[in-house]
Amino acid sequence: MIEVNELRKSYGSYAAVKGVSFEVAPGEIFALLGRNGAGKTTTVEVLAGFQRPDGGTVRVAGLDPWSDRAAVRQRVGIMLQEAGFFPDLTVARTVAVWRDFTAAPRPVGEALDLAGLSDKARTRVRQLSGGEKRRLDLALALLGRPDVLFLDEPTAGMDPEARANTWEVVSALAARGTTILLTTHYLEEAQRLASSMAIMDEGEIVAAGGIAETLAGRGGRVAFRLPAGVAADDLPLPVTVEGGTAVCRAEDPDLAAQTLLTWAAGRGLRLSGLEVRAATLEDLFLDLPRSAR
Ligand SMILES: Nc1ncnc2c1ncn2[C@@H]1O[C@H](COP(=O)(O)OP(=O)(O)OP(=O)(O)O)[C@@H](O)[C@H]1O
Repeated sequence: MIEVNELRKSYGSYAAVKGVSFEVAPGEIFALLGRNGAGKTTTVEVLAGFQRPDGGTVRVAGLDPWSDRAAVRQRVGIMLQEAGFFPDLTVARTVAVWRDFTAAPRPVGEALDLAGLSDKARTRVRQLSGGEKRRLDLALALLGRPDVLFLDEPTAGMDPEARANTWEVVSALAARGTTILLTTHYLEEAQRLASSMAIMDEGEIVAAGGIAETLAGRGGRVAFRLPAGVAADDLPLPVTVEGGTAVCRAEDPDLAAQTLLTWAAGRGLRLSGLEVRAATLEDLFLDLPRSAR
């Protein structure tokens, strides 16, 4: 549904995107990750037809977002970082105005319901919180029943409950076949929602692939408070110690935990605060060169 091949985009002499390639299959949720200024928004803006690429090819639903802009607009919903709303309009009126520019739009109530904004229908936009404004953005992005959704930091500024609701909406849309590309700084969000990802840094992809597959190959970790009088060297497995917490990285974290517990039991020691878990996207991120985080 989305194909990006050797995409390049510069602002004057500054190369913001330097030969990026990835694909997103229909109904897939794909996360574009990376620190500030990595080139994520620029990539999304090219995909949305707002920017013309300097090099490479980009296809959305088989169409060129720049030259087939009108056709692409009918198929995509876009939630960028800064939406321009009229502050004095109510939420419902804002959606109603937007409907006039949208082919075959959803009813106002349905769009508000999907975005979890029904109870704010009569509130003026200027009275919305930052997270509620993001939800209004989402309602507008969903108005045209898009096949492809571009979500640039969709849950920025949302409280945990609003964020969880948004995750549900996004997952449900994908389950019904909508293809979704999202950028986020919340690695937990990417891990919960997306099946594949690419991490960008300074305009290039530095890691990419299926999230489950990538993490499965990375083992996991066991963490616990180092018992008093025990040194890291006494333990049966190599650990790093930070602030009194020992962390053991292992291909099979369950087996490592067993080894450590057996060792501790044999000495009458407790491993308090024991935590055993598979690798997360955060671990993957922290393993990247410091410059790429
Ligand atoms: N219109 C512009 N003119 C000049 N430089 C720009 C412009 N837009 C973006 N840039 C620069 O291009 C680089 C990539 O920006 P981009 O917004 O794509 O990054 P990002 O990964 O989305 O960052 P963030 O996570 O902060 O949103 C940045 O260094 C930015 O300053």
